Amino acid sequence: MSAALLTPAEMARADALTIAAGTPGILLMERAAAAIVEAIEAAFPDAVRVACLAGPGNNGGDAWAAAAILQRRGRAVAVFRLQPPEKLSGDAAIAAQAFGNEGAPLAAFRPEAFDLVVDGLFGAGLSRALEGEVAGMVDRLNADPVPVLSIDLPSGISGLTGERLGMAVTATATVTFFRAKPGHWLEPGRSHCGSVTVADIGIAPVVLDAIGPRTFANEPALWRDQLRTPADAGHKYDRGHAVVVSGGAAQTGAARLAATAALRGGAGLVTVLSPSSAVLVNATHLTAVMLKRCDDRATLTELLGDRRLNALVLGPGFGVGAQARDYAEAVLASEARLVLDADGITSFAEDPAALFALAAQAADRRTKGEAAMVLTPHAGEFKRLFPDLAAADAMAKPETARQAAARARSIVLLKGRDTVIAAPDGRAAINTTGTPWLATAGSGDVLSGLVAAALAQGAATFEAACAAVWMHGKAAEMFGPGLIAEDLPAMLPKVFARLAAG
Ligand SMILES: NC(=O)C1=CN([C@@H]2O[C@H](COP(=O)(O)OP(=O)(O)OC[C@H]3O[C@@H](n4cnc5c(N)ncnc54)[C@H](OP(=O)(O)O)[C@@H]3O)[C@@H](O)[C@H]2O)[C@H](O)CC1
Ligand SMILES: [K+]
Repeated sequence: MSAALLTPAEMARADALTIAAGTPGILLMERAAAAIVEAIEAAFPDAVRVACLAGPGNNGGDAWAAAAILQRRGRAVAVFRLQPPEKLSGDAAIAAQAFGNEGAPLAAFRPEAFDLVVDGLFGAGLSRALEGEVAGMVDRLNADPVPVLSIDLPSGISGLTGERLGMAVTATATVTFFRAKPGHWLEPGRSHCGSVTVADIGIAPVVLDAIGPRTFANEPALWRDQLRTPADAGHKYDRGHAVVVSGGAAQTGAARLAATAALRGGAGLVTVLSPSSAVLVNATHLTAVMLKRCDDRATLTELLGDRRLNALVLGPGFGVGAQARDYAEAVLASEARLVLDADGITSFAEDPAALFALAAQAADRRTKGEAAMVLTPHAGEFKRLFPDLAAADAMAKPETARQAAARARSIVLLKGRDTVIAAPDGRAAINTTGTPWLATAGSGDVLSGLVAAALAQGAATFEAACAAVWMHGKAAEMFGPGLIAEDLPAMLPKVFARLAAG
């Protein structure tokens, strides 16, 4: 479960369970400090003058403890603290006593006088926006080019939501302990962390059994075993048959982007279902992707009677209206799993509950009640189906997606700079790949195709969505700047090679 993310409250539980099992808290702090110093030795070997900023709690305690080690190793260390050591308590007080001098008030700190700043102001205990002298100091620190290493979290970033509380330190690197937190992967926290190191400080993974984390970093460990390569599968039918429904003659590109992605993503076969008005248009562009005429629900239902057609994308370029609702109902009444995107989502804006009821019926027919549908909304589409959840902006994004998934009895793939995938059973994964270049026309169509590819191969619905999101982002990373949607499917072979390399 190395991909598990712990909320600050869950992390405090991990601490408490470890301390209760016999590890003194001060030992955890000393190990945290040792990990901080190790990261400094590795990333900032030439930093001679080091400022350690110490807050009022144990985040500060980590900073005092790290300062003591750095000093013993010959670096010129100065501690600037929010409170004098005598005001500290617990492990932080012990760490401050061990430093040797009482440091200086934070107000005396001048970033320009140092080669490196260690940010130990606030971590998991941040409970409100930075204000007063601390806010002013963070402003000055961010305006100075001096590199910053943040302890646990950049001060000002919520470990739970990744939000900036007022303002936050922008770090060059962050060292956290035992497991990363959602705030390390959710924006804007992710952009404030710099490179994140997760240090082992002797907390036994067995504590996770008692904590039962439900939030994960979306890494291949979560789903790699659910993808099938030709080596595993005997012949193309073993990797399923994905179907994409095309829009009319002037809106066929989105479906073809999804279809090409589904084929590149590993579906054994892919078919575009096209209205008569667009058959010629589609026919001129398709080669390995097959083409069938489909003008009405009866035809769709008949085609899906062939259970080899086991995954279907509906929405990209399809058009908003009754036919989209009809088709969604037909797919959810079949054995195929549905990827509902774009116009398919918007078509249910007037009556989301109708869609959720269809999805629930489909899930009830599946083994273990597994979700039969993946919804792939961006924030705007999400708001159309879940207006109340979209309005609850204090809620962490994983929680928002989780509640939507439970309500829709579907996997909710909530797209954004930090895409979150959530399942009705409460699992949520925060994506770890991608570039800003993905914000380009057609990128979502490709993603829907990749989800269908994983579904076609038989992956469980949650894992299929996670795999698709990870590969979509990795393809963009590997392509680099200048990306357009058409470039993405062609990058999949390199993504598969990366996955095979482990
Ligand atoms: N296993 C581990 O992860 C370990 C983590 N360690 C470190 O401990 C911190 C968490 O320490 P904690 O004391 O719980 O909290 P902080 O140090 O982050 O915050 C200290 C107090 O600051 C006050 N506070 C919160 N927000 C603000 C603000 N905006 N302005 C001013 N003061 C603020 C708050 O106290 P209040 O009573 O004022 O609410 C906090 O309690 C963790 O991040 C790790 O770095 C262990 O040292 C090693 C093991
Ligand atoms: K910090």
